[in-house]
Amino acid sequence: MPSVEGVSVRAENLTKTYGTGDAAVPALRGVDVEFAQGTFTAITGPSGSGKSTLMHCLAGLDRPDSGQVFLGREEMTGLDDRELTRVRRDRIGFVFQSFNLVPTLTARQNILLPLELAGRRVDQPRFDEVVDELGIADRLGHRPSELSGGQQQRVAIARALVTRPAVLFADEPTGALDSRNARALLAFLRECRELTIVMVTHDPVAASFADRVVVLGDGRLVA
Ligand SMILES: Nc1ncnc2c1ncn2[C@@H]1O[C@H](COP(=O)(O)OP(=O)(O)OP(=O)(O)O)[C@@H](O)[C@H]1O
Repeated sequence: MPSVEGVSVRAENLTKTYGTGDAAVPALRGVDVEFAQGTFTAITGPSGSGKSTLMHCLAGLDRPDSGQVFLGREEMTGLDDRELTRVRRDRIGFVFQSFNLVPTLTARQNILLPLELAGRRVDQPRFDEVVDELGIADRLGHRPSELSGGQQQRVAIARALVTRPAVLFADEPTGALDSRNARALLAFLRECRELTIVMVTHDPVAASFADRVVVLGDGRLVA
């Protein structure tokens, strides 16, 4: 399947079932979806509709039972575990509801951790740019417990962006934030014009910040 110009992530006929026999739960029942480069998409739908499963399959955190996922020209579903780890590390950023910061490290150390683990050099201008834009330049010496929820999530976003990923996947990134911090974060994501962002949310207000809303129902795209 050739890649399509301007498309960052594309999925063809994804299926995924958890469990077997009587206990089988079909989470994805044939999903086709694509995300154009530089767009901000929200994936919404009721609880259990398959949002997290879809995001995990798109991001290479989980494998579909059938179907294909492309990141640019690369078919993720054709990669072995080692290659998939490399693609995730080099080209994909993740943000989760629960921040997932290391409590014993400072904000600066948390942001630089993925580069350190990958043995990559720190791009200092990029680091400065990201922490400036996120307004956390004066919080870099603090540990997560000394930061507000909004600041912790901005550190998590800085960590995801410092590697210049092709795509940012965000799973309920505002779920643990109050409405003011949530809006500030969503406004920031909306301004990241060069980045492809795929955000799972059940919050219609969060979804309204995206360029496009994809609605899942019972493992299928319904809108
Ligand atoms: N590890 C698992 N084992 C068994 N069933 C699972 C597993 N993960 C998800 N499921 C089931 O697959 C279906 C889709 O789950 P998924 O988490 O993708 O939905 P979701 O739309 O993200 O839900 P929520 O909004 O509640 O997080 C659900 O019926 C869920 O119970």
